[in-house]
Amino acid sequence: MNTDTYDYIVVGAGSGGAAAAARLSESGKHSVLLLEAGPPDKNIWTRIPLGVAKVLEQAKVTRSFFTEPDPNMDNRKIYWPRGWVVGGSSTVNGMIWVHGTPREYDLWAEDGCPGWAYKDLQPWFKKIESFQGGDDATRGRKGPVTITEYKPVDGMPDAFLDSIQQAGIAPRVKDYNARGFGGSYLQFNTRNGVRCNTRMAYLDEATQRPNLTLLTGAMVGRVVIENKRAVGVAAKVDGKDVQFKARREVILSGGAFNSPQLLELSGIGRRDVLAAAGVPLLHELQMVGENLSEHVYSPLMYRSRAEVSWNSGLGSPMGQAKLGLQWLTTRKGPMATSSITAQAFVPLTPDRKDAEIKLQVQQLSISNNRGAGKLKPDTFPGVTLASFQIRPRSRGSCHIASSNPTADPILFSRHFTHDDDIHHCLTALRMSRRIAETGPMARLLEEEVRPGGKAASDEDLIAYLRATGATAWHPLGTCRIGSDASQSVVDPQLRVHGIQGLRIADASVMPTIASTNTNAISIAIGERVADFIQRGA
Ligand SMILES: Cc1cc2nc3c(=O)[nH]c(=O)nc-3n(C[C@H](O)[C@H](O)[C@H](O)COP(=O)(O)OP(=O)(O)OC[C@H]3O[C@@H](n4cnc5c(N)ncnc54)[C@H](O)[C@@H]3O)c2cc1C
Repeated sequence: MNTDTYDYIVVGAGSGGAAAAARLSESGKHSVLLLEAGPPDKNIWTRIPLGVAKVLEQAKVTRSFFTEPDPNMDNRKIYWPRGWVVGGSSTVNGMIWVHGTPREYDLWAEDGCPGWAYKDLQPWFKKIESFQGGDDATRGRKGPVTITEYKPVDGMPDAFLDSIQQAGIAPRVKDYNARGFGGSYLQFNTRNGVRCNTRMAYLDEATQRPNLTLLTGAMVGRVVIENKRAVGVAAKVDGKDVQFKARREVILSGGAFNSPQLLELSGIGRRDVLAAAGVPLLHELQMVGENLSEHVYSPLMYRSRAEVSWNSGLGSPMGQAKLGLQWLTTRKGPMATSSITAQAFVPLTPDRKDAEIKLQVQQLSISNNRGAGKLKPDTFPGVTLASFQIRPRSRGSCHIASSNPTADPILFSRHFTHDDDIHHCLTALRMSRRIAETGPMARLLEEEVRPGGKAASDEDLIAYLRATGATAWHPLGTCRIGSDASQSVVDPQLRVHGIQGLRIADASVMPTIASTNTNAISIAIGERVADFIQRGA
């Protein structure tokens, strides 16, 4: 095999890219090069599920992006970290496993994305997971990503789910993934108490194949395009400039910020953006870097009874040692979770059939609400009731400002520019308060400490949302799928409009947020790109 020419080149070994490269190499017939800018996944804290806090603090395997000051968020720059390591964001995420609400995918199909309705996606969710709960009709048993349902160690998850039901907000169900509605214990992508990221699920096995080459520390700077066909990529590997050629196709899986960035650096995108950045225009595509969507995560924090808060265990060296020992010997307990233990997908009002809000309980309280820096639990026993509106309508953007591939793209969040969004977030905060005051939750919670009871009016709560609303870690949509090239970046088979041999397979292609956490659907997109290619679609 010629070392610098491959059949397929996949850029980015994250959720989408790892799945795509593994499946493209499965038959053994084609050579595949997987280029990852970050290091190998060897950090102990990425293995331990609760190590996610340490991972985010250390920034050894993440890249820290910040938005421009957002006028609707008190001019704050919102922190949007991404995984920068083999496994990508699946190596640093909260491991919450969710398929998404069927209605959202059906809307994708109705809005110019044929083949992306829930009936088209559900077989892929089944194919990628291995879960021993739920029903055969909706859940997979033999896929590469192992899913584990949380087993409560105290009364908090039951109190949370029962109070949601008693408050008349949504039912308690066996499996929230069955139809993206109702509440149940959290499902994590963990295997034997260890994070099951896409490195473990796909690449450990796939990289044993002689036809798959994974190069880490390989930062791709642009796609090489000749006569509107992608023929390879230009990268820096260990500080040296290298070009790799693709006989068949290049697949970009750099994630929601870096895939549009790579298109623009390669001369594909908006005329005005490329002119300002000094990049010659090869192919005009209006929607590159537009349509950026993100949930606004908003927490209420409570002083709670000591037995349901993990603050003291995680906040002291002695407590950490105890929990660490429990994890080492049993692979169970708080360390085998990301500290969120139950969640529910609920409608805005009880008469509605579709979920519009996600509610979750985290058995920790931290004053730094998902900002950069140290994440230290409060010194008192505390828990967090967090929420986000699952279908935000506001849109931001992600564009290059220069031709330098190592510079961050410029990110505009533009939260709450659509009026519905702040009102839905407000409704979610009020729901969390109702849950806190209902039945079993009321018996476990003592006092709301953030924002606290003084924040009573809608104006107070809206001010709190603007002052503290944070990332849900789900930015996406910047290379959206669509049949009309003036309204999208890739077609429903994930081919970049107007360029041969170039596809995108990551969170950037979603036309709207998949109504939930976004890892499962990002992996499904990676699986699907390989399937489209193999079927000649
Ligand atoms: C902190 C955090 C917590 C989260 N929690 C959850 C959760 O609990 N549940 C859930 O479902 N979702 C969660 N998410 C979201 C989910 O993990 C992501 O949506 C998903 O992983 C995105 O997949 P992707 O393929 O688009 O990108 P990524 O997985 O981010 O992969 C992109 C990869 O491309 C590489 N790359 C980028 N540019 C280049 C380049 N130029 N050259 C070479 N390589 C490049 C990056 O290093 C990275 O490895 C979380 C995300 C984060 C960051």
